[in-house]
Amino acid sequence: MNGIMEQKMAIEFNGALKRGTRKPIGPINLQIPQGYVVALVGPNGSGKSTMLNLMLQTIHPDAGEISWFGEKAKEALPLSIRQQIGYVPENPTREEHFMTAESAAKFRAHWYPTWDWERFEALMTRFEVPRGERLNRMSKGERRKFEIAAVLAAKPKLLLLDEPSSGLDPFAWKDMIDELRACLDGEDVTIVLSTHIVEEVKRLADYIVLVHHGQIVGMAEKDALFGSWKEVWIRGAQSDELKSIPGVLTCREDGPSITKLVVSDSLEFEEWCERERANVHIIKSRSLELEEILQLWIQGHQPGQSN
Ligand SMILES: Nc1ncnc2c1ncn2[C@@H]1O[C@H](COP(=O)(O)OP(=O)(O)OP(=O)(O)O)[C@@H](O)[C@H]1O
Repeated sequence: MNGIMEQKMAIEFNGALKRGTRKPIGPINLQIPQGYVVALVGPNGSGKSTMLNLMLQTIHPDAGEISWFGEKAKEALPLSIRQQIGYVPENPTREEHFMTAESAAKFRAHWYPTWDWERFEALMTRFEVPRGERLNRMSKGERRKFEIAAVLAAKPKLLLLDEPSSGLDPFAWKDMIDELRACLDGEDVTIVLSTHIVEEVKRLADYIVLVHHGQIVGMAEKDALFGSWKEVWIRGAQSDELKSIPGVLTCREDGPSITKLVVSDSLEFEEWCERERANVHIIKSRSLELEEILQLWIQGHQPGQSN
């Protein structure tokens, strides 16, 4: 996150806390830099949607503060800020259920001064959304496609997307990714999305925020996170002696005289073996999958550090 302190922030959480029925969400301290895509990831019920709702002020923090583009708002968001935010909720709101796609679009166009009809029509055609159909009669995927077309047509500065690909077929999913990427080109748009889809994180995110039990475990730059740890298989050493080597996170036997390790820096580990243990041989190594990385992160290992 080099240089993040000098960047302008789209959203800042300063100790924001929402008391829940079972457990609180927060206190959250988080800075979302303008112009980047930030993916909120974490297990079910960890607090991702609640954080998006706090960003939209559909729920208010019980403690702490949130600011938007450097402006604080204690209660309802001022219209000038709200008009810069586009939101696709996890479940569509009931207010527009009985409207057709066209009348709902007119309603939204009234709200957003930046609304772009040409863009809306092009997206509706690309996504093949039935324009004259009432929203509550659409399939889940058609409704989702309408929501995405409408949120992009509003040309917001900040896009909040709660599991945007839920219900989309693979073709529509690819279209959505292309459209989101296109809207990042040349426009100073910030996207915060909650997702369980690894491919979405890989293709879109600049930063990944891991949420667990209502807390932010950390925020990391995507490429740095994916490069943080490696799994290596070695021959010629005992698990006990390996555990004490700096940079070894986990190790377990994986067959006769073969040990499987997760290390923070595979090159450093290789050099250590050459220097200290001539009889230790690295057989193979691989990068970790996102879910394995998240598991280690949740367990308290810090990406990008020897631990
Ligand atoms: N308005 C609210 N006020 C307080 N607590 C809430 C509110 N809405 C949800 N919660 C609670 O917050 C917790 C986190 O829920 P949330 O929907 O934010 O999780 P999530 O990470 O988005 O989960 P999923 O991946 O399943 O969508 C849940 O225990 C839920 O009961």
